[in-house]
Amino acid sequence: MATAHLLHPSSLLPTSKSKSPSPHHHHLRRPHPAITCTTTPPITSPPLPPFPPPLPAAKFSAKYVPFTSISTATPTSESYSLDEVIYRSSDGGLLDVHHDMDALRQFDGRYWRTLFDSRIGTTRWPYGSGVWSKKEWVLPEIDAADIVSAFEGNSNLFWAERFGKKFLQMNDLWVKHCGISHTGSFKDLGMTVLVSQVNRLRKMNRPLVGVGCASTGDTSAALSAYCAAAGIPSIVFLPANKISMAQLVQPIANGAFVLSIDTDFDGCMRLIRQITTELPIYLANSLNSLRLEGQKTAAIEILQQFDWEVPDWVIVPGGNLGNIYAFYKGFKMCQELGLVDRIPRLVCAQARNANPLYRYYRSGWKEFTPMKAETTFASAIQIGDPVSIDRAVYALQKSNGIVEEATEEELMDAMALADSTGMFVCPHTGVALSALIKLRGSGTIRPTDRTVVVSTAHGLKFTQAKVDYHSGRIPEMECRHGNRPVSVKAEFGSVMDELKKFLSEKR
Ligand SMILES: Cc1ncc(COP(=O)(O)O)c(C=O)c1O
Ligand SMILES: N[C@@H](CCOP(=O)(O)O)C(=O)O
Repeated sequence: MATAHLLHPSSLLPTSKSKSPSPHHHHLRRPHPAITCTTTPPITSPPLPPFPPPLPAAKFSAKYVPFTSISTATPTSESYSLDEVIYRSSDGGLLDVHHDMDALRQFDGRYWRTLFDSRIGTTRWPYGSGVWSKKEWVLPEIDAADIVSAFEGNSNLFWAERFGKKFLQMNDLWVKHCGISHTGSFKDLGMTVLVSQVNRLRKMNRPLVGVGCASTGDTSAALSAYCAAAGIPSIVFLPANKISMAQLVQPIANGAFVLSIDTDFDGCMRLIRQITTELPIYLANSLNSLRLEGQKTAAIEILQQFDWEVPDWVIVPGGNLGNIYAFYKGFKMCQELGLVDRIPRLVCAQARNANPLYRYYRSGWKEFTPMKAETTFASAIQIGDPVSIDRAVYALQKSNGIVEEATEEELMDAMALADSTGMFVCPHTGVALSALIKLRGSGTIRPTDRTVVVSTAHGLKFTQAKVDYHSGRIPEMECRHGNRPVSVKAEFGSVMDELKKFLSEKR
């Protein structure tokens, strides 16, 4: 087993660091201070004091512990090696990956910030990945050679200038485009970790014949791509006729064994949980806490993109509810290890047609009742019995968080408005944007609050929803921001007439 080894980053220290970034600095992927330092005249930028060298004995490790030992801060002797195939604690509860924080604390926050910053843009395996650039905090003990990565992460933090100013009187609104990635969703962040660990286990001759998941379309796409890259069989359970065509074709093209099952996502989830206890198929859903170790790096990345300044709010669409906890965990680790001094308030946004967390929140966290999720345009979060409900509640309580919901019309309108300002977001991001619109409306989020909306999938996976909206074909929906194409005869006069009409309306 390889000992995680830190490279000393002092040689890469920036000679200056912008401390008060205007939003413009973040609009496009800007050159990082660690890169720009070579062109900064030394005369204007006094060098920072040298770093202490890394402790020679630094060895980082992580293990599974019962999630309740984290959420109730109860010490436990129950723990498992990450090399075990296990998804549940002895009492049937969730597990969590627990890092040796004392080992990580041997280095201060400034050390970690500089180390992570120094890896941006590198081609050095595997640190060019936004996930593996934080390897010591993710899977510290895996050999670089076992990692299966598409250099995921490092996604754009987009300054939503026009959307913010035009519709919300906000100047500090950002969209973290986690969906602009290898398979078009944030699932890549978790899947690189999970499939890398499976790759390692198979090299250790563990009898794993493949990796399986239930999916609303994004987990299956990520799983099949990463497995195909590693030559590992993948098996995906999909609810028949409930995912988009673009999502369906992804595992098919990547050679997964695709089962289209006549049930909903929750039904598929129940089945894959049963199957993975019977057959040596490794479970790839976020019930498996390894996934969240990769997903949490998106939170660290947001801080990094703001030069380690903490935003006020982060809004995340929620379905199976692993991701909201992953964001919390990423922010919390940064606080605990001294990279930042606070964490943002989290908002989890659900579609009204699949809103078990919202109902639970509205009951004052008194009663959780799983529901049968109804059809929603935000089809990837059509989930009524989320496996990570306890994780989500914990994340929200610990971050002074809020849960919001969006109707079909609200989410589709919000998506269309965002698109009209140059984005091309998915309906789930529409749910998160609707939550933002409501929280701005109620004054909970103030005009000057720095707010990040997490965009979870690429809009191109959901073109049918957009086509239906813009052609005004959705029953009982006004589609008030629809933009219908105009059919016109192929002759000069007709084209001129249409253009004149259009231009006079513009005036
Ligand atoms: C595009 C998209 N957005 C949001 C979510 C919600 O994430 P989570 O299940 O971790 O709550 C999912 C999957 O569930 C998804 O595929
Ligand atoms: N939206 C997900 C649903 C399953 O979530 P997971 O994070 O538990 O895998 C999907 O795309 O399948």
